[in-house]
Amino acid sequence: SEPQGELPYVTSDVKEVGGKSFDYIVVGGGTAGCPLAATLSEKFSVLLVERGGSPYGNPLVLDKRFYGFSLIQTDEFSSVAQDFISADGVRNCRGRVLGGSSAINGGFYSRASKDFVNSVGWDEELVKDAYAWVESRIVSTPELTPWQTVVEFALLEAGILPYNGFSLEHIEGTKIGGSIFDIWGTRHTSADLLKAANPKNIVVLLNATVKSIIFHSNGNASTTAVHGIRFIKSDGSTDQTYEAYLNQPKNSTSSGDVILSAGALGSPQILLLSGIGPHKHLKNFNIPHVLSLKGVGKGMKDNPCIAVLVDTDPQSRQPEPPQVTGIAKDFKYIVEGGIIPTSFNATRMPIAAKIAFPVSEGKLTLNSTDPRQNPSVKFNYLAEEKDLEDCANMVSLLERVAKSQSVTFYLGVKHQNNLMASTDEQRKFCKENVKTYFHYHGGCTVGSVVDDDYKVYGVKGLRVVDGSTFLESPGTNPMATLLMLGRYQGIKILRERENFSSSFSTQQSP
Ligand SMILES: Cc1cc2nc3c(=O)[nH]c(=O)nc-3n(C[C@H](O)[C@H](O)[C@H](O)COP(=O)(O)OP(=O)(O)OC[C@H]3O[C@@H](n4cnc5c(N)ncnc54)[C@H](O)[C@@H]3O)c2cc1C
Repeated sequence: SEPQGELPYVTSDVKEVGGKSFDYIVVGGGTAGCPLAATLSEKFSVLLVERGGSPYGNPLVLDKRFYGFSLIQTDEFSSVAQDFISADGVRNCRGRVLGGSSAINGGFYSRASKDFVNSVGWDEELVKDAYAWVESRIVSTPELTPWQTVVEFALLEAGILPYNGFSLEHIEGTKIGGSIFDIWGTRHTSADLLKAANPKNIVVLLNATVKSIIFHSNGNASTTAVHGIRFIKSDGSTDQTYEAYLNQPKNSTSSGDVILSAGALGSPQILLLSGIGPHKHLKNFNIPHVLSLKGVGKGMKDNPCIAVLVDTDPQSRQPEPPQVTGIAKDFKYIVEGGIIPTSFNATRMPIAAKIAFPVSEGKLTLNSTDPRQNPSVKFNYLAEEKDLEDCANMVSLLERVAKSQSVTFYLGVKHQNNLMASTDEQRKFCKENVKTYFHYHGGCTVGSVVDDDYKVYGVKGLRVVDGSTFLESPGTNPMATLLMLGRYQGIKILRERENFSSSFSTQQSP
């Protein structure tokens, strides 16, 4: 690991930040937001605004022994995980703490494939450097637990081959992935990446929820330009708002941005609350319309997940995040197993699989003008025939893993051969049991809401960098690529500004 520095200045005092100006304002101190803010602070002044509190000192976040507990100890406004139930009726959640969903997730770390990187048009060398920057700071090689070794054998027994040992790459077969839990069981969230920031250039504001974006009122009607953000205290009144602004450099037309990194639910929600989105929908909430961008809230996808419990009854085991994965059938299915708490004294052992490339998609709309409330989201799980067919096939694979000799022998349960016989049975099972794998994405997708540089179409000084921009969930699991994306986009912006200022000074010189 690289030597770790200190965390930069962190405050929850909204008055300290209110009225101040910064070169960049990053909204959401989550998986992508922290590496992005840290990188931008190398050259520019940055305000990072996070609605939740600090992960430090919180065992539910940091201690692997309590993995999964944050998902069962939730409340409406302050818990580190915020529950939401999609309009499909599936329970889900998102991070609400510095570190974002990297503070509540399984910590499994695996990069995107080369094909994915090429298809989205990223610079391969910069992607490699950005992954390495993240990995040297927060990623460890796990020591397999006995149960994870059993899952590994079960995946092989079910034919998910070849065996690839430990690898951070997204490769077909069975492998051990990286982890943001270190060998002592301490989680390293994206917040740890703030230790790489230039402390003189960054302010981290916690417990402040961004309500909307402020636009220049005197701008030319054909360009909407961003002036700053409006925010509230997360435990305060929605009427008591504070503002922070973007610096307007005097001798340059190149200036910074407000960058939304509030996640797949948060970023489209903030755009809608700011008047960017479908006109009719905004009218229902009396939100003054700024720009018609139909894609906001569209393309919401969640990878359908089917989980099979392999233990016959609840037990009281130590919770375990997944450390091994099976990447099967031409990358179509991802299979993992863990031990999850269902209450403070009971655990279950699911083997879970997801469809990697679902075609069904849904949308996100506002529920309320209170930015702390969840927006309403529907994913339309398995609505398309292709997804249902893929799900039925996935159930066959899952059953082979769950009923493998490795699993049944380890758990001491009787070997069962009663696999679901008919496709109809499997399809029914899918419809009745579909869950989330927590890899939901979309809402501000590239090509529809943001361009290839992650700039919001039609608005000057506004970008989105997080999971809302994805058309598909990258790699085995998305966290690695979101951490990478924060660093990657930060470097791209620094380079863009460098090129701009050097071309500006060349033009200026006699
Ligand atoms: C339970 C669970 C388990 C998972 N397991 C894994 C895994 O093992 N491996 C893996 O690769 N992926 C996993 N994932 C998925 C992965 O964690 C997420 O896809 C990823 O972290 C999302 O990153 P993000 O930057 O898009 O959003 P987030 O990390 O969620 O960051 C968004 C941040 O914005 C803040 N925010 C939102 N709205 C506002 C606002 N209005 N004002 C201020 N701040 C705001 C939030 O509090 C949050 O901190 C899991 C996810 C969950 C929920």
